[in-house]
Amino acid sequence: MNFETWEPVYDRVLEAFGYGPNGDKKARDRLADLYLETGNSVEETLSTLEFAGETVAVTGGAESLKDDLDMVEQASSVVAASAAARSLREEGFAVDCMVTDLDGAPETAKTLTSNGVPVAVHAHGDNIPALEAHFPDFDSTAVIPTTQARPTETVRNFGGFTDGDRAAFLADQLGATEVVFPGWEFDDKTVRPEKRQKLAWAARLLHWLEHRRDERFTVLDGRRDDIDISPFG
Ligand SMILES: Nc1ncnc2c1ncn2[C@@H]1O[C@H](COP(=O)(O)OP(=O)(O)OP(=O)(O)O)[C@@H](O)[C@H]1O
Ligand SMILES: Nc1nc2c(c(=O)[nH]1)N=C(CO)CN2
Repeated sequence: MNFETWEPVYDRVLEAFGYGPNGDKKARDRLADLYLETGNSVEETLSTLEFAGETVAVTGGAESLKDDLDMVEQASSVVAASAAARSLREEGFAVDCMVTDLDGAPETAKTLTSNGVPVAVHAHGDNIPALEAHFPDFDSTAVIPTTQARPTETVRNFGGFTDGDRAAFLADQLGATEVVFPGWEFDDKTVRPEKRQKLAWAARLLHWLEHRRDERFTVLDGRRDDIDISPFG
């Protein structure tokens, strides 16, 4: 996704959550500095991931993941959002890519990078300390730095906001033919209000993505009538 397409949607996310844009830019630049010191090529890391012709399971962090493992088993590749990467590995499943803002399971991100599995590490206005604490532990040859603000040469923006929907935008960018969603529960009563609001945005962004792809994500069945993506173009 090019930034010009993402930017008007991003502006609405910033407004909805009361985030200022400067925090995200500062985090992006901090991640860029950390990454540049390594001399790695993000293009090279991205070139190891290719989902053309594949069904990609984008796994979410809901408890229901353990009931959806058949979906994971049947998928050609797995892009795991944050803690879902740890849960899947505990269940004996391999993960092809992890997408995280390092809020959960940083030790899994470290293990995956050391095994050469790409981890899309996201910078945003509220995670600079987490970036500084964990990035040095990673094998940076497997790191894909991401931002929700304007991208730079090294810090990419594939679209999306929460770890899970960003994982879906990444799968889309890398050519996935079909995307399925094990471990997603938008109406999860166990989550706090801010997370509920984030999940509502994740649903909105996924509806926008399916519309752009001319696909229908089953995980959104029964909720499309309540989601307005008309302002997104
Ligand atoms: N019921 C759910 N609870 C948590 N995450 C869910 C749920 N349903 C779907 N997801 C997706 O799974 C992703 C990973 O879940 P996890 O609990 O690890 O979240 P997180 O690290 O708090 O994510 P984020 O930082 O994006 O809010 C979320 O970003 C979200 O997109
Ligand atoms: N500025 C900012 N950006 C985010 C945040 C957040 O808490 N602050 N959380 C996210 C996913 O949880 C994604 N992006």
